[in-house]
Amino acid sequence: MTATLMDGQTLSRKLLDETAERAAAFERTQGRRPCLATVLVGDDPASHTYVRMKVNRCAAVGIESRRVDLPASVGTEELVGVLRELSADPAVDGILLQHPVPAHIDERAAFDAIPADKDVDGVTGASFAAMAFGERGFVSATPAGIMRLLDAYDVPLRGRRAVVVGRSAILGKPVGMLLLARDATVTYCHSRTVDLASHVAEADVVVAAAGVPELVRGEWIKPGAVVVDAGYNPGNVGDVEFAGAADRASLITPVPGGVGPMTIAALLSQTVDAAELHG
Ligand SMILES: Nc1nc2c(c(=O)[nH]1)N[C@@H](CN(C=O)c1ccc(C(=O)N[C@@H](CCC(=O)O)C(=O)O)cc1)CN2
Repeated sequence: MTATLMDGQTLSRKLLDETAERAAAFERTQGRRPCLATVLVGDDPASHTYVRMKVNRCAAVGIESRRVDLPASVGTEELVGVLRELSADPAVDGILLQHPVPAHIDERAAFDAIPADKDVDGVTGASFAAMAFGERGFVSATPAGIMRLLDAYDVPLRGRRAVVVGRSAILGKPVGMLLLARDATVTYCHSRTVDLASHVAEADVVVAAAGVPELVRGEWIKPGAVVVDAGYNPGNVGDVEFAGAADRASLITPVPGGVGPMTIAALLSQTVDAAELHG
């Protein structure tokens, strides 16, 4: 392996430490803790794990969490009602709706029931638009974590070719917009892309966010490229074939220990941002 690992575990600890200090300062001045409400629908074991991780990290940094678990049978209207109640509650600073929700629910309608000032996970259309226009707002948590990682490792972006593999609303699309805002030349690839290998081979920065285990083959990576693996597939397998890619890349994120921990750290940091706004 020739690549240097981009250590999201260590970097996330630093961000969590900073967040803990800010949460403590907030509590001293406001007499309450910042509060994150988590909303989880259904029984997906991975989603339960991620929400548990978020709730545990909240406790570790001094953020109160309010956990709402709903059965898979809940409908869009009922879910939107729960989100509206949390939105109206002045004790709640941030709201997280764990993705994915069961297929019968209109996930976009549910996300968009979260008001911009509580959208600490950056999933609403309003937050996306603010990000696209370079306005203030909360950024989708995984893309925010990825940008922090790239900056911590001084990855140059201006004029560089970035290939984003994946186009989901909370990951692929926003991370491409953030790279564009930093003057990278961005190409989005997806399931209908013809000859994915040739696109990846051109990239100075590859962000793999397709949700397909080891979709991006090591031999496609341009020597010296930076590889960010945002895949979170069962068994902690990323979207990049790690061993092959690490032999060609200059920098690469591991799975686990790369993007995942940064996602949660970014979410909690934005929760304290929201609390500071609310006072
Ligand atoms: N509303 C959201 N839903 C989802 C998001 C999101 O950002 N907002 N992202 C993913 C899942 N996710 C957080 O929700 C997430 C996935 C993985 C990790 C993580 O830290 N993984 C560890 C390994 C964990 C383990 O050992 O089991 C790692 O990569 O080191 C954090 C968050 C989908 N849904």
